[in-house]
Amino acid sequence: MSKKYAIGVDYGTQSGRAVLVDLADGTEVADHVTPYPHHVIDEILPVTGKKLDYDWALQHPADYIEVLKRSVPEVIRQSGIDPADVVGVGIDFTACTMLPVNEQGQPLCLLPEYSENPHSWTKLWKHHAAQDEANEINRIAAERGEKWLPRYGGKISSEWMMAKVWQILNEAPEIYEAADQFLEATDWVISQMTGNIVRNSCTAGYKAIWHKADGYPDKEFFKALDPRLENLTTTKLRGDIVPLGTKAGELTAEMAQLTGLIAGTAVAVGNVDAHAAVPAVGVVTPGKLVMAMGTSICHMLLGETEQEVEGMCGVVEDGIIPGYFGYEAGQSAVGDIFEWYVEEAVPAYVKEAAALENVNVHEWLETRAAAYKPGQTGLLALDWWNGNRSVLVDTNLTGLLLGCTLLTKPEEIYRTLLEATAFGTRKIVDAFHGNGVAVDVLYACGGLPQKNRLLMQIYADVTNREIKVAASKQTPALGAAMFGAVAAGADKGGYDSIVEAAEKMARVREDSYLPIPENVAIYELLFQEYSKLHDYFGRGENNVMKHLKAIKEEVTE
Ligand SMILES: Nc1ncnc2c1ncn2[C@@H]1O[C@H](COP(=O)(O)OP(=O)(O)O)[C@@H](O)[C@H]1O
Ligand SMILES: O=C(CO)[C@H](O)[C@H](O)COP(=O)(O)O
Repeated sequence: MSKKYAIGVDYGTQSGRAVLVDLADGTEVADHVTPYPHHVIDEILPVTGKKLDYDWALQHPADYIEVLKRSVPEVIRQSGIDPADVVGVGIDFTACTMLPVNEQGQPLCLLPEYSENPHSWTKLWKHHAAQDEANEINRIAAERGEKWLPRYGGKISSEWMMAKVWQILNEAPEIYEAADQFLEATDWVISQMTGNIVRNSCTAGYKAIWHKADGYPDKEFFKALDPRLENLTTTKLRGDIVPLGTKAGELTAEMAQLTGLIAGTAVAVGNVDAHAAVPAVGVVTPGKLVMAMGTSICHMLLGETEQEVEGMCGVVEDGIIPGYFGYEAGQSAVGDIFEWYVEEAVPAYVKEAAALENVNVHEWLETRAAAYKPGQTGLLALDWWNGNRSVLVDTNLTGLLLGCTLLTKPEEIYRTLLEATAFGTRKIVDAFHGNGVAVDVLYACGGLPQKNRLLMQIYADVTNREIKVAASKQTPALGAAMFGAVAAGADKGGYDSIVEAAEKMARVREDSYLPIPENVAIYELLFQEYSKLHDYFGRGENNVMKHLKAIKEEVTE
């Protein structure tokens, strides 16, 4: 029998990437990236040229199809394989990235009668303009004692489906009316590939307050938000919600022509980027925390039971791997903090020295920061440059650097920022571990583990846990391909379960990061100090960060 393959397509914030994977062992045979032609639309709406409000972030749905059109034929061409040997396709997406569609499943923004209204466009996950609606959802849910609220750590986010839908209703009721359904972009792309609209349990669970046993919050809750929302879940969010790995359908003839694949190829239901990465590093059982480390960190963990954990983003049964409760938490800025420092705050002499040595500024700082022992800088920082996503869930918190003297060096500050993000992860690890969801070992994927060894050693020392690193540089796309193989099934050359696919296809690097006992001991002391600052500034004892923000807003108006 000829070799069999699957294709995973990872839809990120700036671009989409296709990866063609050998099903026997997970080898990534070819990959190709298509930057979105319309980029992130966060300043000007293309059709009107009108300025968008602050905090808006939209995407163009045609860009998603462009990725299929350019990147899928390219991986087939590069690999030289017979398209008939691709048994399945899966995708993963940022989330909640959502759009309104008509009865035919067409995005309203592609129809001339609606395209001038920004609310007809795809709202990207980082569209943060529905914060007022999120605040109201949280207030009303808390008042009513909604039992689903603790499943989301006590607060739902402005990034999620209900806040975004309500913003559309409030600001553009005509678009709300015209929408036959609101879909996650991941489900919309699958509908374009297969002709079937099928909602997946991952985005429904984490981003749309859906629960396997209880379904969505009841109508009374939605009525309490706004009487016009009473029937939202049975009308514009209607439809069966199916587990990850389910076959959504088969590639249509039209899509086969566009992609160069064979009509009838199995297509898996949609998935989320961070969640797809979990089986791709071989994690299919509890106790192993997967960190997707880049500009931010998503922390993913499996558990046997549904536990309430302060500040987690959510717990969803079957939300990551069928048969387990999938937990998600996160830090809203990690690489972005290092980027801020490198771009905005290092002295010119550092940039010049790095250029002379032909290394980038991060690498220059890392080398020098690595020469310090834990505690030797005398510095401590709070990693809230972009607010706090878990455990405190407060976007109004800001960063803090403590302990500077006239002798403080840039590399010491850089090291302190790396440490601060590690302490942020330790808070999340402790929140899970202390609430009965074991965290025994860490797995890292994403860009940062490839870029900064010091950072990874600090994370191992601060958490006092081994860190295994993904062998793949395209971890979410590999995971999406694995779910594509599961959609195909073993009789077509794929796999019958994601556990089997992970056994054969997932890989981590041979070397791992082990905690160094003497570093662990010092970091334990520093973490106690971090925790005091964390609670003092983060739990209301000293609201100076919020006062500064309020004064800033007042004088800026
Ligand atoms: N050597 C480095 N050490 C630490 N951070 C780095 C280094 N090089 C780049 N970064 C940070 O990595 C982040 C990008 O990570 P990456 O995983 O590639 O992106 P994304 O999260 O968009 O997928 C940026 O925020 C950047 O500041
Ligand atoms: O909320 C998320 C996953 O639940 C992610 O933060 C979102 O999808 C964007 O991911 P990335 O930073 O990797 O583009």
